[in-house]
Parts: sequence; structure tokens; C-alpha cells
Amino acid sequence: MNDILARILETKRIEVATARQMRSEADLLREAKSRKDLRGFGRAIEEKIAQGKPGVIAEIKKASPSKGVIREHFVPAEIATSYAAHGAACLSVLTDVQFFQGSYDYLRQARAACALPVLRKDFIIDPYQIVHARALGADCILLIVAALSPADLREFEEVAIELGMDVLAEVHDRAELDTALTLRTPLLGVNNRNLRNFETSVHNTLELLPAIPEGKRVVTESGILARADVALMREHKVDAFLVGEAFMRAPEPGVALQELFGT
Ligand SMILES: O=P(O)(O)OC[C@@H](O)[C@@H](O)c1c[nH]c2ccccc12
Repeated sequence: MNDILARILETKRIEVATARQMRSEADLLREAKSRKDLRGFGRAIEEKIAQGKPGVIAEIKKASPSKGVIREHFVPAEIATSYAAHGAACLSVLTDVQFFQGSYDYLRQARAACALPVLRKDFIIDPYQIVHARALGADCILLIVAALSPADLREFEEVAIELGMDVLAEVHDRAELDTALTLRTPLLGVNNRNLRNFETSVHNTLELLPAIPEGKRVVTESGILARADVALMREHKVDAFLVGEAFMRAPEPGVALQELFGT
């Protein structure tokens, strides 16, 4: 496996090993548990949808491996405030440094700037990162099904639930979907981008839709760029969205959100 996902996962193993030497998981766990500021992530999405509005997870992302630097003027607190003022349900903040030019500080700054729940967007391969996510203030973690064994997925989900966090399980194809459906979380992200070759099509969500049972909240992720994409999804009762690039390229990200969703 010499694809990008495999390379990212390798760097994550080194990152976690180094972090563990700097600070023990037990120590981090004390800090995580002492925080009493959880914001319901799934709940915020449901509230929007109950009002007939889309549940938009607005992403704060400076760069990506497929696009390079997406946004030069990058002030996470400003972006968070703009998203919050224009109807976002939640935030997603990239914390991966090497491939997305993210940072832990960006998550802290974005969360402190508004009242929205925050997803730590990273490649989770070890429970240490989940505890760290809560210590940083994250309200939800992403579990990428392609990156983990079924046993690890279940174990990691328990770690998150134990900390009071929500879990967004991300799939790209039918086999991953079947694995994700064994998890407890109602939040099911369908990534329209193939993390192995970056090909992106919103039709990926529509293809998997018939195999997703009632009771799961489908979040369509990646490649939502135009109002036609949003309309197509809503026609098929997909009401939750994770959008990054379309907002990050705009001068005022919240205004772009409002324009894309007509909220
Ligand atoms: O910028 P876009 O095309 O709107 O995509 C956002 C989000 O879906 C994407 O950043 C993403 C989805 N899954 C991921 C996993 C890791 C890193 C990034 C991602």
C-alpha cells in the first residue's frame, strides 16, 4: 500500500508515539475528564434539521494533500465566528499538521470564538488521540472506517462515548458501510472523495443511500461546491453536510455558507 492514506497513517503512528513520551495518556485523561464543557454535536445537527434547515458542519482547513494551500488569510477564530453567524450547526477543524497544515491551536481558537460544537478532524489510529481531542475541547471525533479494523472501531467508539463525545463514522464504499453499520453512532459520514486517489463525486452518497437504514443520520462529505449539489442531496433526504473547500476559498466563509445553502 503506497497510497496517501497509508502514508498518513504511518506518520500518525510516529506522531502518537512521540506524543506519548511527552505526556502520558493517564495525565491527558485527567485533563479530558476535568473539562465540563461538552457541546452536543449530533444534537446540534438534529436541531437544525428539525427546523427544516440543513445541518451544516463547516470545516476550517488551510490546506489539503490534493489541493495544496486552499486559504492564505487563515484566522480560525474569525472563520468560526463567521460560520456561527451564518447558520452552521457545527465546526470541523483539521488538526493534522503534516498533510493539512492544521494545528491543535486552531481547534482551541475556533472553539473559544463561538458556541458551536467542534469535530476534531484527524486520522485517529490510537485511543490516545481521542483523549487528546477531548482535552483540547473537541466534542466529536472522526473514525475513518478505511483506516481501522472493526475491533478497533468498536473499541475507539467506546472510548469516545465514555468521554461523552459523539462519533462521526466515515465510509467511502459499500464494504466500509457494512462495517460502520455495526457501530452504535447514528452519525454516518459518506465521503464522496476516495482517500486513495482523491476522485470525488457526490453521486457516491446517492449510490450508498439505499443500503443505509433509518435511524442513521447521513452526512454527505466532500465535493459539495454548488447549489445544485445541495439540491440533489436534499431531494434524496440527505440533510447533513460537511463542507470545507467551497467556504475556505471565499473571502467571507460564513457568507459562502449562506449562499450555498440559501439559509
Ligand atoms: O473540502 P471539501 O471537499 O468540502 O471536503 C470537506 C471534508 O469532507 C474533507 O476535508 C474530508 C472528509 N474526510 C476527511 C478525512 C480526513 C481529512 C479530510 C477529510
